[in-house]
Amino acid sequence: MTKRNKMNKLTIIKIGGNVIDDPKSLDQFLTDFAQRSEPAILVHGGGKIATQIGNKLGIEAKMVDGRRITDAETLDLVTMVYGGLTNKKIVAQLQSKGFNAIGLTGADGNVMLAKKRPVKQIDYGFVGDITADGVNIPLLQSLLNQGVNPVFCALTHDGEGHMLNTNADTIASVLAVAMSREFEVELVYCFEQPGVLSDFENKVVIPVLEPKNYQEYKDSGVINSGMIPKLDNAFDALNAGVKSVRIIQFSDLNKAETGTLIKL
Ligand SMILES: Nc1ncnc2c1ncn2[C@@H]1O[C@H](COP(=O)(O)OP(=O)(O)O)[C@@H](O)[C@H]1O
Ligand SMILES: CC(=O)N[C@@H](CCC(=O)OP(=O)(O)O)C(=O)O
Repeated sequence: MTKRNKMNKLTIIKIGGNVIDDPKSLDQFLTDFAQRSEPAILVHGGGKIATQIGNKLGIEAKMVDGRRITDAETLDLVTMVYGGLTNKKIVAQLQSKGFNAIGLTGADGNVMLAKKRPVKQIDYGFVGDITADGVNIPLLQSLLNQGVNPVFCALTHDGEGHMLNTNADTIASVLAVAMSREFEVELVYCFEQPGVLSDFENKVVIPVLEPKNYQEYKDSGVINSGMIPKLDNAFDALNAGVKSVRIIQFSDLNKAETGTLIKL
């Protein structure tokens, strides 16, 4: 058993729903992930799959600012899809590649305690807000020390018997901040595009994104939709002590210098 200290490196990798929705892309990504030698925590989304399965069951998806309005029926749906189907399939595939992983919701081992989002202009329902103080760092350290790599889905809990739905980009960012207390953390967001793009049609990648040009790209509409909360999470992580944040294509996981480096 190796003891880790603050100088040890940890990578937190988030994989988005558009990739895990495609079995070939997911398999390619997990093969690359399983080949890494440094300790890592994987966080997966699955919003697209929850929407598709919800449609079959007559549960319509309602999104506001990239967040799912989660009523009781939708909470059951996402608990089944994220915590069951998606998480267990990913863990089983990693095991088949000789990579020991353990699937976790925030309730398992009290690993991520959240607060139900207060109702303001919008009632998001059973959506959980999280901070680094709600992360069970010793449990994660002990799993990593045993060579067991945690795989998080987009579920947290409130400590009072309820699961909560929490955006997977936010889970990755908050985990990265929490684990920065003990490790030198690199946060990597993997998705289906080659990076943050300045020209979507021609796939022109922005190699380095700083707050000033982020604001300009947002104002001009070049950066929009799901990329805005992702980048807000990325800047939040850097501001709270995470060593580096990159946004890359899922197939570039083990390649250096690809995608977009986020800088303060
Ligand atoms: N400038 C941009 N560069 C790349 N993607 C962008 C940009 N602006 C908006 N997007 C969109 O943001 C999406 C990523 O956000 P999201 O769907 O939430 O990702 P994920 O499923 O990985 O969490 C991309 O699929 C893309 O359609
Ligand atoms: C509260 C909230 O919006 N939760 C997200 C969690 C899944 C997710 O984040 O999936 P992607 O990373 O694939 O988008 C949702 O239910 O869509």
